[in-house]
Amino acid sequence: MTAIETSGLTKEYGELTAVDDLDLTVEGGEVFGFLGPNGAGKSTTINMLLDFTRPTAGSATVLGYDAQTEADEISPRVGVLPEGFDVYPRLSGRRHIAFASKTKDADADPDEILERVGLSAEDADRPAGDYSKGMRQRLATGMALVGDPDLLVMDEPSTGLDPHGIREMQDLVRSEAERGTTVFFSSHILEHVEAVCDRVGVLTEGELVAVDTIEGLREEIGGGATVTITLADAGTDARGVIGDVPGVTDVTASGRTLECSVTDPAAKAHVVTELADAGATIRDLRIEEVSLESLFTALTNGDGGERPSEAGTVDGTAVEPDPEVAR
Ligand SMILES: Nc1ncnc2c1ncn2[C@@H]1O[C@H](COP(=O)(O)OP(=O)(O)OP(=O)(O)O)[C@@H](O)[C@H]1O
Repeated sequence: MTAIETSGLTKEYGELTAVDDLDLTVEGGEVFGFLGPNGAGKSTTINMLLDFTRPTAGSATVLGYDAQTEADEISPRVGVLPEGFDVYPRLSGRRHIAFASKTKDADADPDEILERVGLSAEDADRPAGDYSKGMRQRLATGMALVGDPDLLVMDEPSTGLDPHGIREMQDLVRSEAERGTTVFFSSHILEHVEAVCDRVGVLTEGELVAVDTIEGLREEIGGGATVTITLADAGTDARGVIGDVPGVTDVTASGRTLECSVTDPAAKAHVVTELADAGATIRDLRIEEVSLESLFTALTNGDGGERPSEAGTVDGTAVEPDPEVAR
């Protein structure tokens, strides 16, 4: 079943188009990374999917229900980890889960859920104000999991976590996905998304610029690798030998060192065999894949900056905050 489907989904705030004609499909059971720099429109999209704000144009379905007219069917089936959620410092972990369970009218077993998110019985009794940032995020995820949602929406779940906390969050996402939950994971940090997601959609300035697997995206932008080869001697006409290998776009030679850019993964082995056939002896070989960071920069035109906030202006025009959303 399709978990999320949007068609021409658009949200305008005055002159600013926060989400622009978004067509997106997330299949049931997949972990989908929703990636984009700050201000790209990720939270606005999530707000429209959850009917926290209404689109200016277009439509969306979540778990087969219309996001606007059937929101009451959607909310019990979706768990949300909102961006910037913080705990109630004096309430224990267990009380948080019990509270979420009451709010959702679910019959959750707090201890089972806390164990699922990696919080011990001892942690469960402690005030959440004493938790580390990572533990708070796990508790918030536990609250989102109350009622066994079919879809888990996580808005920037790794913000503020240290590398250990990030790994824990990724493990948690993986284990929920193994249980069959669809996960919609929004982030502005490519690495966090790449480690857990089956596919990613890249949003920039409200527009979806790519949807693919990370590998697929790499290939799409011609993201290859740089192969650096050190030869035993400088005698071989290496440029002549490998310059015409399909997938090799550039070769530079400096003494015994050759550097070639390849766009096709098969070209790497081809370069080595061509050199060997020409009688060259290879002393060393280094392959540097195109970095994911440069991939992201290429897709978002290097736009890591934020667009004007609700209090700001766009091209000199005041942008009115949306009264529907308490931000
Ligand atoms: N209620 C609002 N009123 C006016 N403008 C808004 C409102 N909500 C969002 N915007 C603007 O819409 C654009 C998209 O914002 P959004 O919060 O959806 O981006 P985001 O990708 O979630 O960013 P971040 O990663 O920083 O959370 C931004 O320019 C933002 O300032």
